[in-house]
Amino acid sequence: MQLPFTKMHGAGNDFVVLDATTTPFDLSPEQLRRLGDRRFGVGCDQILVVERPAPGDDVDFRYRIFNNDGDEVEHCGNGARCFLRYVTSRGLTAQSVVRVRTVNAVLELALMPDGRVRVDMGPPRLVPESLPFEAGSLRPDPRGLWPLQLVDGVHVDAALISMGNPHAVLFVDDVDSAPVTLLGPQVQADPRFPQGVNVGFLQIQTRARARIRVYERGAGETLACGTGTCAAVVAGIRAGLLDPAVEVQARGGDLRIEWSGQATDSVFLIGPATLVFEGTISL
Ligand SMILES: N[C@@H](CCC[C@H](N)C(=O)O)C(=O)O
Repeated sequence: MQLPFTKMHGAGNDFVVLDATTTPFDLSPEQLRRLGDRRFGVGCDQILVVERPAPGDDVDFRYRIFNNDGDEVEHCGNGARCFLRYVTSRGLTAQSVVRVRTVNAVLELALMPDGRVRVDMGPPRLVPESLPFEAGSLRPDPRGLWPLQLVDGVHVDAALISMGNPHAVLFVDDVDSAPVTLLGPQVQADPRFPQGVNVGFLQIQTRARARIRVYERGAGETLACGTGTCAAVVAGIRAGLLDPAVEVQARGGDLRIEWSGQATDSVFLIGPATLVFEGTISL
């Protein structure tokens, strides 16, 4: 089959976007893996699918996300910004604010006057069951960090936060020297995360500036992770280390996160969304 696609990125987190508003989406996990493969396919961190909403659903679009390992996941923040850029630039909507349904939430996406996109990610979920994380008798310390005992006697303290998808956040002194590709898979291998986990490494520079790297579930280290950056800033604010608006430098670009600190308030993710090229692949 011949499949038209659009390549996009948000702060270097890259996507293959598929328009399923006219033709129903019907790719197997194997075809998705091929599409995501950087040598045998187009190559991307995630595949995003644009669909019309179900009849009677009070949203503008349905937004589906697949990691490049072929698994469907709940959320992708950088992808959400690209989703809005895609539907507006392709003329699928004339609105500058759209509401989209993911598998477990509704997100509001808004074009900003400076060209960036602002995503209302909804409130963070702060209880371990929301990831899920099987806490057993484990308890967090006063900063909200959970003591995790990993393989080979390695111990880390991590904030556990769901942004609709699961995140473990580690505070580090320097992201450049942090053992991201070693510790990321070790935290992910902890069986207390039955649905896996994204692992973020946050370096706090001032109360309003931070740097981040994220080892993503189903994709490995990416150049930026929107939900991971939201979770990390939520962790920093809860630990009393960050103010409610934070500029975060990821390896692929800058993101801004805003959160009041109130558990029921939404987290806002602001950043770029870029069209790179379009093409057709035979699958
Ligand atoms: N890159 C994303 C998150 C994509 C999904 C994640 N890997 C997961 O498995 O939950 C973002 O920008 O949020």
